[in-house]
Amino acid sequence: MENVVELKNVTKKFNGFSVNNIDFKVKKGFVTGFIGANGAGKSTTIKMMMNLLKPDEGEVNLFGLDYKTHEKEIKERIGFVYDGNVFFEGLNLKDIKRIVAPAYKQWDDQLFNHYIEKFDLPLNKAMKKFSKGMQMKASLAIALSHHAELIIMDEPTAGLDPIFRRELLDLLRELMIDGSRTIFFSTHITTDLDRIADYIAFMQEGELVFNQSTEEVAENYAIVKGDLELLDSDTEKSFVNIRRASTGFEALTDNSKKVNDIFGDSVLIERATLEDIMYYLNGGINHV
Ligand SMILES: Nc1ncnc2c1ncn2[C@@H]1O[C@H](COP(=O)(O)OP(=O)(O)OP(=O)(O)O)[C@@H](O)[C@H]1O
Repeated sequence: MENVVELKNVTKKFNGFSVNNIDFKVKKGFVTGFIGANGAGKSTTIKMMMNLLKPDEGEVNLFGLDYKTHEKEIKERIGFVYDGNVFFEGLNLKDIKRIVAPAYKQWDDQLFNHYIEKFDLPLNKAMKKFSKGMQMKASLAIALSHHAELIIMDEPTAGLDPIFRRELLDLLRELMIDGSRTIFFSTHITTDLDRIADYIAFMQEGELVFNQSTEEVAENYAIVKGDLELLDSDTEKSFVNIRRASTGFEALTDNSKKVNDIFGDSVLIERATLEDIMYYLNGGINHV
């Protein structure tokens, strides 16, 4: 399967925080959702994908090309959507188009007008007067108007109302139909991913915990509930985190099949949501 993004052993160190040794591939033709707690390193990783930040070590390749020799070509093929207004605030969409369009060989005026109409965006109103949803739409319209093959978005649905969020997800799904596009986006709203993601990449404290298809995540991860006496130093190894209470234990496993083999019917095995996985893996647990 072709990869549009490849990070090889990428490390970036800040004072007090680092993104460590990330090996990571984004598959062409799919939607990958990027999750992780606040400060996990998602934006830092996205910035390295966009060459807005240089890694201290490792390699970043997009479309099999590196930024050192192919920056312009890579940027032509990416649409980057931020959570916020990245454009000069006093400008309107007409001005912005005038500035942005010449930068892209593949800029398509007709497509731009199509999205402006579809998103119901005013061309003559200053962007600073746009609502957050309108800003997101404008940013997306620009990204789409140069026929970007890869759309990278940093928290595109943050701060959007539920209706617009769903419309945006529907639109992203529509964009995926022809199979040539790839979408990579970070989010804290894990239910958005249930609607749209094919792959989930999960980052925690600067490390990539997994990058799996949604089917694999559903197959591997589970919440397990049972009596405390079932736990001993051996059986506990089946779990990534255990929460004990006087009434029994609740634990997360990343190997649901193994738990089934070991415990059989003596435990209750339930589907783990992405929120469950994030919660347990972030150690937000009170061991009782
Ligand atoms: N330029 C920088 N200099 C120093 N520290 C930085 C810099 N950029 C980010 N950090 C730190 O790196 C850590 C990870 O930040 P990052 O924005 O990548 O996380 P995130 O997963 O995107 O978080 P959120 O979900 O809250 O947006 C944070 O502790 C942040 O303070």
